[in-house]
Amino acid sequence: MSETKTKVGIVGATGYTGVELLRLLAHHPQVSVAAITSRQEAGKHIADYFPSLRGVYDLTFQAPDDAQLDQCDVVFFATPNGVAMKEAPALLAQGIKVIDLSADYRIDDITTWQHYYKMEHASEEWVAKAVYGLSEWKHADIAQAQLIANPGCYPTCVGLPLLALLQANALNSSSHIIADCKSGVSGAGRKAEIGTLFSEAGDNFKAYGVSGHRHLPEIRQTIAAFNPDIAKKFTFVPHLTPLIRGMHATIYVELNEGIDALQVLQEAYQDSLFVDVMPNGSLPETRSVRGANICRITAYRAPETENNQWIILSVIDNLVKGAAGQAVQNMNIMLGLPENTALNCMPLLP
Ligand SMILES: NC(=O)C1=CN([C@@H]2O[C@H](COP(=O)(O)OP(=O)(O)OC[C@H]3O[C@@H](n4cnc5c(N)ncnc54)[C@H](OP(=O)(O)O)[C@@H]3O)[C@@H](O)[C@H]2O)C=CC1
Ligand SMILES: CC(=O)N[C@@H](CCC(=O)OP(=O)(O)O)C(=O)O
Repeated sequence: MSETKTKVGIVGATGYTGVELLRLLAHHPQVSVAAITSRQEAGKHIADYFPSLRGVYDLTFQAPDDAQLDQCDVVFFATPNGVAMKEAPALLAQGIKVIDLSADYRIDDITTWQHYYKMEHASEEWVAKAVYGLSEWKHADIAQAQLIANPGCYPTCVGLPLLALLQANALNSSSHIIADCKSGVSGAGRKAEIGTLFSEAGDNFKAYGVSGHRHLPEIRQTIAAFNPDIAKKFTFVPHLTPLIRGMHATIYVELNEGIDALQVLQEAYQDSLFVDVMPNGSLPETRSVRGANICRITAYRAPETENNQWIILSVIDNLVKGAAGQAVQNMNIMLGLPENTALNCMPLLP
């Protein structure tokens, strides 16, 4: 039966999101991983690099130019920003489906993208054709897409609850949205950086990107699709926490009188496979989603406030629903497969 399987390539398979794709796709009955790339580990067998995958795959890392990615049906780019915009167009021209986990195709406005990413864009023509793959909100577009711009982790964690409120027209027009977010260090990737060393990030807590994080324009763009005025009144501050995986967003919003945020969220996601709206009084915690393609959300009416002020809590695993899991979910939608294929793994506790 293997000849009928979809052949998948992963560019950047030694990174954190790359190995997470490998972990998830190992359980995918309709997919065969055919090519994995790494420039630094080219020639090394996967089992020698990732003992966690011993006996699961018989594959060797190849340099991207040698990997025959053009023989694949779907190629994931799990590479730093700036790689897919140069390498994906040649594959797209051959009809291959591409899912880019980086930010290269996420921002419609090229000037804004170039400002935040500090490089020239190399394939602007594909930005217009890419579908922003926030799976729960773009299902029909994703199903028709050839190129998916997989959302960033913060934009997923913040966007899922906010879009439900925006769709319901729940936000007060004078509301200023504040998203106070925390990420584990794997969000920064596997590359060596002093800030993510154990002795720097462990037993420490700090904000970063306060003067303008790359995900600010991405979240603004998501909000603006529903309400351009509210998009201008949005503040986002990320923080680095000494977690390996996990992301937590605390979002402050003012809603129109009489609107119950929890009810809006429950209605929006009542049929969702991967967004769990928890009951009144719950506290979503990062370990309740660790390793799983789930976003857990709840909402509290802010105590002792005169206006209809709400506090929304949202958690994801940055590597799963925030990256590789959502990418596999998008691939399933593109291929017309059940959306949860290979994505039913439970969170890991403790
Ligand atoms: N980590 C996270 O939580 C999230 C990450 N993302 C995005 O996903 C992408 C991957 O992130 P992550 O896995 O954390 O990154 P890592 O730094 O962990 O891995 C990057 C991978 O890309 C390869 N690579 C680096 N440069 C190039 C290049 N020029 N050409 C081809 N391959 C290259 C690396 O291998 P080698 O150098 O050997 O080629 C490595 O396998 C990034 O764009 C990131 O912003 C999105 C959401 C969440
Ligand atoms: C902790 C940490 O450093 N997190 C990363 C998360 C960004 C990410 O991975 O998203 P992109 O795909 O948009 O690059 C950061 O803030 O840059």
